[in-house]
Amino acid sequence: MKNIEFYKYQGTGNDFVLVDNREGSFDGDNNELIAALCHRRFGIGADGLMLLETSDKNSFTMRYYNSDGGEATMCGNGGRCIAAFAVHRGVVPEKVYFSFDAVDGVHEAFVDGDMVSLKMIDVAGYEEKQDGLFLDTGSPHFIKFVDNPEVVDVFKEGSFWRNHDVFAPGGTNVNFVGNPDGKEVAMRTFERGVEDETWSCGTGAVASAIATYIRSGAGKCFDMKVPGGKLTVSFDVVKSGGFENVWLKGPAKYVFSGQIDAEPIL
Ligand SMILES: N[C@@H](CCC[C@H](N)C(=O)O)C(=O)O
Repeated sequence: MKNIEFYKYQGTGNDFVLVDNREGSFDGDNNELIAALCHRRFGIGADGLMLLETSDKNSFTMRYYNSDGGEATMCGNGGRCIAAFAVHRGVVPEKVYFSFDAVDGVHEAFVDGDMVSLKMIDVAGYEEKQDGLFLDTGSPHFIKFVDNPEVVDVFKEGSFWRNHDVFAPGGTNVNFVGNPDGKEVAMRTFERGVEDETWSCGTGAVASAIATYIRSGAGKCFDMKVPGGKLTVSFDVVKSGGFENVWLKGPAKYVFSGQIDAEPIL
């Protein structure tokens, strides 16, 4: 693989390598290469990699890979970053709602400068598990409520729950969520496929906001304070017990670009 342009983006500190693959020159089945490109010492370094590909019905298709190289379920921050990337590449216009395909269905997005709003899939409901809540917001998330997320050993506790039998065989992402302070909720996430704490997780922020509503009954719009910044999550509650019109909003920024000339090897 030679002369592949890549672009680095981050959304509240969740960072990604992006490749415009509308011509199909990047081999999306080369999981070893993707893991090597995401490696923070042998590669570019990122929590994940995304390919922007063509779509028959919508503006483009998002293919998402975790930093372990595996093609994964939905990434909310990745969805916001690829929406910004699509505007910067001239695939879609700024300040206009557009739709794109992702692994969990069609997403609507709106880009206004560095701020990107992304409509997430409807959330059918939730399960009470292990003294916490389990929700699927495009990716699976286990929510543990704690007094203060800042003092949690996220690597140790997160890997314990991520690999717990109760979430087998797929495993889960794990979020440590504090009590709401007005409209603001602090949270930290251990991500499956990165196998470490990340500085932000979009689908995790959505799951944590909905779980906070379920537990406290407070509000349907929350500012989620993550190590890399702030995300806003809003939603409607439907009679069936589910959640619709779910929006995730926050900054998504271009960092740098370069060219992949050699294949890094792990
Ligand atoms: N960082 C993401 C979540 C990416 C998927 C996750 N690691 C999984 O495999 O479930 C986000 O912003 O939502």
